[in-house]
Amino acid sequence: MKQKFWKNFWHLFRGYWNSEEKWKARGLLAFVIGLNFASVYLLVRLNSWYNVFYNALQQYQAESFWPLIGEFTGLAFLYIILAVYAIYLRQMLQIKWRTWMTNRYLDGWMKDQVYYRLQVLRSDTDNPDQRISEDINQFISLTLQLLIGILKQITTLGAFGVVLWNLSGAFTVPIGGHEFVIYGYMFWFSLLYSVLGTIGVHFVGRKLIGLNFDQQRYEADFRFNMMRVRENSESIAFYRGEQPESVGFAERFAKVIKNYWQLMRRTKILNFYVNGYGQLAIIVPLVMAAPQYFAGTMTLGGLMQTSSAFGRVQDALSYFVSVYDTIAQLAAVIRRLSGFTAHMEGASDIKSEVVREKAADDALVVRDFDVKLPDGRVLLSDCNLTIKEGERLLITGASGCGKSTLLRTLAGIWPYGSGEIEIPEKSRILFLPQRPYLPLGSLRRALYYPLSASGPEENLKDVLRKVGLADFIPRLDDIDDWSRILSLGEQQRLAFARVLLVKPDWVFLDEATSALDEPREQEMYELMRRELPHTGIISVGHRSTLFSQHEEELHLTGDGSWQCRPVTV
Ligand SMILES: Nc1ncnc2c1ncn2[C@@H]1O[C@H](COP(=O)(O)OP(=O)(O)OP(=O)(O)O)[C@@H](O)[C@H]1O
Repeated sequence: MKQKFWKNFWHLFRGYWNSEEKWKARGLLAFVIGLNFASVYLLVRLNSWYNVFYNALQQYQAESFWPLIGEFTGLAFLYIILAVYAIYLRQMLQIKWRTWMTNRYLDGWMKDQVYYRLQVLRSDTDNPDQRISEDINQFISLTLQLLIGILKQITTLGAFGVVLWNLSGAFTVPIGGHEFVIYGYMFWFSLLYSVLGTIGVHFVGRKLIGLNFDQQRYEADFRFNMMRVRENSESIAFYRGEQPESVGFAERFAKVIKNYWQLMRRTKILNFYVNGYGQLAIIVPLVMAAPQYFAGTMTLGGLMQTSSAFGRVQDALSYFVSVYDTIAQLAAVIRRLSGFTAHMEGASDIKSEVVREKAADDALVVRDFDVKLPDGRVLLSDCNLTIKEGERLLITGASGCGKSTLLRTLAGIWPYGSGEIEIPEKSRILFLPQRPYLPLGSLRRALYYPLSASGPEENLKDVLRKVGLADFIPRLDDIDDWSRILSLGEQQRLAFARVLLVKPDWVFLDEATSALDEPREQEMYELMRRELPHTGIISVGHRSTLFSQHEEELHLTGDGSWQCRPVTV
């Protein structure tokens, strides 16, 4: 388990530090660590200042007062600058690393249509959006926080440990007639105090990790429940499903609150402990050093310096308790990101056995074509077809026989297939699904999608009139969620407008007219035939009226066999 944690951590970590930006990144990290070391050095200087200052006070050296205050101000000023820039530059490193890693993940997600494969082919991948936007950010910020924090605390521990050791001198303990001398006893004592404190915090606080984890889970469940209602608002409204939905909300929210109460109670106990421990840490070194002070072997300055150094050592050791929770968070993030990375790599590695070649003449030729499901089930076997320029083919068959999957394989997005497709060079292909995709933004952008540039205005208006969307001409530049505003039939007509604008060489239509009435459907097909006589059309549909719009029919049986015949209406 631990080995896996480190392996996964290393896998996620190493990319950026070995990338083309590695020298800048390593340099910046070294500088940030250097700033942290310098701030520890300043703390040590401030700590010895205590010694000198209190000794001067004890000896009523008025002439030393202002120079010492001046020295403190100078050191404190430097410390402030270092502390601010140590954080600022760490954040700079964080944002650079995040930019690099996010771009990598976005590229990987888009490459080989992984975004599609993850959703269609692997049902066990959850929210890529959250992985890319939140988890990467958390991974980086927690890693830097831990890496720099741990190094700083180790340095603090070393530096102040030495200070304490030097200050405490030897302590003689008489046991049974013998005298034992303990060197650096304050150091050992602070170590013991911190170790006991750490064990105590672990004991009191460990339940918080589980409770925090549960809290996040319950909050996510509650949020997810509301999101489902937002996404399915229309269906729920038709069903009048408010009552069961409200019960669902109440149940999930009750869990959030119940767990939060437990969290509050545990935190209260922990806060008693942490505050008590902190306050005790002020008194304990004074009590421990008092015998030496009253014996005259330690000055007031020494006493104050000891007390401050004890606090630093104790803080540094206790840091490892406070990072307990951070490490648990990091472990969870690493688990999620590694799972996502593995799924992305897996999806990208599935290689299609379909060979795509440039056709000698203007026809789309399919040879020895097989279409399968991920479990190996054959939907279509050994299919051979030739669709000439401007020809129209209708794919028919019972529901679930594999019509859409065949279209996906021909379009090159379904990888479980084999065979050969010859397609004329530079052919433009457009795919019209049942529910067309409308990107966020203006209607104009939606119409030209996936092209980024728009064409002549008059042509656009003319096309909109032809597909019966003239009413939307004044709203072409309105920015809105058009998939919510337009009815499904209007969206399907918009997709036909897109065909007329993009002028593809081949169009694949997957029940692209299902929401249109039959006369409108005929109109759309005739429009395509008139405007784009050289465009090959391959449709999937159940309506009998579609036959008159196609010359050939490819009938699938679902067990692999098929039949291609001319349409006779
Ligand atoms: N991602 C997937 N993983 C596993 N099986 C799938 C996947 N997608 C589709 N299938 C299965 O493949 C078969 C063919 O599906 P397809 O959508 O191609 O059928 P269809 O003929 O277009 O159906 P319909 O006419 O109902 O739209 C179905 O049995 C379906 O359950």
